[in-house]
Amino acid sequence: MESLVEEELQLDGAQVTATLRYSGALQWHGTTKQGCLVVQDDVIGIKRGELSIILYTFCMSSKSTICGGFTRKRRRKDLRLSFANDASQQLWFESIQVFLDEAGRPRKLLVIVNPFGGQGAGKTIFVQIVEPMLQAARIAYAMKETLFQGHAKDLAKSFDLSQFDGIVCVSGDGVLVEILNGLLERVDWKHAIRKPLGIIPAGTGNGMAKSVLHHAGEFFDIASATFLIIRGQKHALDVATVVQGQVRFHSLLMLSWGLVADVDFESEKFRWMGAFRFDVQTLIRIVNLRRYNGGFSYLPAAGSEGTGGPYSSELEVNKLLHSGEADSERSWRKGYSGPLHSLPTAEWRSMEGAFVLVWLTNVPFTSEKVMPAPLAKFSDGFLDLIVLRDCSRWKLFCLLFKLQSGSHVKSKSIEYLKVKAFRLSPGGQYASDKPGGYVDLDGEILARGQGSFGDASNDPMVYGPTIEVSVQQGLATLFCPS
Ligand SMILES: Nc1ncnc2c1ncn2[C@@H]1O[C@H](COP(=O)(O)OP(=O)(O)OP(=O)(O)O)[C@@H](O)[C@H]1O
Repeated sequence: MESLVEEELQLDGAQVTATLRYSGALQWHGTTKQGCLVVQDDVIGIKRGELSIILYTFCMSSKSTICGGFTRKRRRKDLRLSFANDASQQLWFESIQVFLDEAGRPRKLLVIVNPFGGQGAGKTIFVQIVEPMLQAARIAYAMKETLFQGHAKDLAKSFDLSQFDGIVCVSGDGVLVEILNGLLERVDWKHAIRKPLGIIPAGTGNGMAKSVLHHAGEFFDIASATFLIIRGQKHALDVATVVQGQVRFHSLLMLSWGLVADVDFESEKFRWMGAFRFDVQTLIRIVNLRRYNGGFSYLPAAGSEGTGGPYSSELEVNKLLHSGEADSERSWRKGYSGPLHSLPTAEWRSMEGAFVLVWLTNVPFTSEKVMPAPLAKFSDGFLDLIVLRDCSRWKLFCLLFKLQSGSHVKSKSIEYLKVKAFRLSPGGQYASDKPGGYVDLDGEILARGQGSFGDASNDPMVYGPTIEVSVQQGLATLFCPS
């Protein structure tokens, strides 16, 4: 590969021959030092000094672990390149800067920090890790802390689009989903939704951050998540729209009914335990295993047509087909109302309960250590559906252990398929007069059966009547390499 610049210079005080190639690769070798990096992929930023430049690098390195394996993780290191004269310094600085400018990196970001997310460390994470990296990258930012529930949505609804190249949240998944809904409720939603979204994990549920870092082949930590945003590469992301009557939400992560939703909400009483609350509640739920009556129908992706049974309209109460025609009936005042494609009824399939778990996800991970949908893709236009009808308590216990690697989908007890659209009609507990469970959307209660934990009167949807989910391919954009 041809070199753009090649010169004898000093790197951290050692004499080396350094070469910057047209590809953006920077190599150096001398008697005591040698190494290489790729400017666009490994450099946070560059600063001019006196007859020198400082490269703020963040390169991948491998470190062995006590178990005999190794972890690949980026580490920060500042490299000082010193030159014999101003002309050389100028040439090197400008050549490296061109590669950074050409990478499409953001210039100004709106950063939304939830100070109460997860363990309440959002602000500290921003000040100690995110802010210094943005400054090193010379990216301007406006930081806003969320002051109340729903504040992130208000900010996304009202900010000046022309002022920012993207929105970053330092939070859990809840704030990211609020931002999505805020953008899609704007009159100018078509422009607003094109703003790339970045997520820096600072919550209890960090499924999107984990999915992005996993996709990019990066270690799951705050600095790596920040660097993906600085690098500015973009990837399209499907958006699901969930509708019941006049109520609608847009979703990026998941909808669940049965075991996962039960654990999510019934573990609230153990919130003081942190993330451990989910493990404790899961054990309680396995011992007192529930199955739910009800059913769902779905429009399968190619390859998933042989699953389930023929379409059953009896399953669906208060059905509202999410098509252009139905949309006009709903007369949404403004904002995005959901995908406008009409969905061919003949191809729909259905399954009827009882079910232990029905789980619909848009991305592979729903939290840092849970990968329900190993084949989920950000912008394939489909949602991944995971169904567990019944199995022994011991088998369920083993299956839950496999959720970390995604290998549960190989079990004969699990049905795993891709769907274009989905309609859920949740019912009460099987073989019992006990009430129904919960429907969970991105970590929030959408609907709960009468008599279940908490007050159903404030839930946005009603448990029982059909809840529709459809997906718009690649509507949103993530800061994430393709
Ligand atoms: N200042 C605030 N006061 C109260 N709630 C807030 C505040 N800021 C944000 N929230 C709410 O906190 C919720 C969770 O936020 P986030 O996703 O960042 O954290 P999380 O730790 O993953 O959530 P959780 O612990 O509830 O699972 C969101 O619904 C958001 O509206």
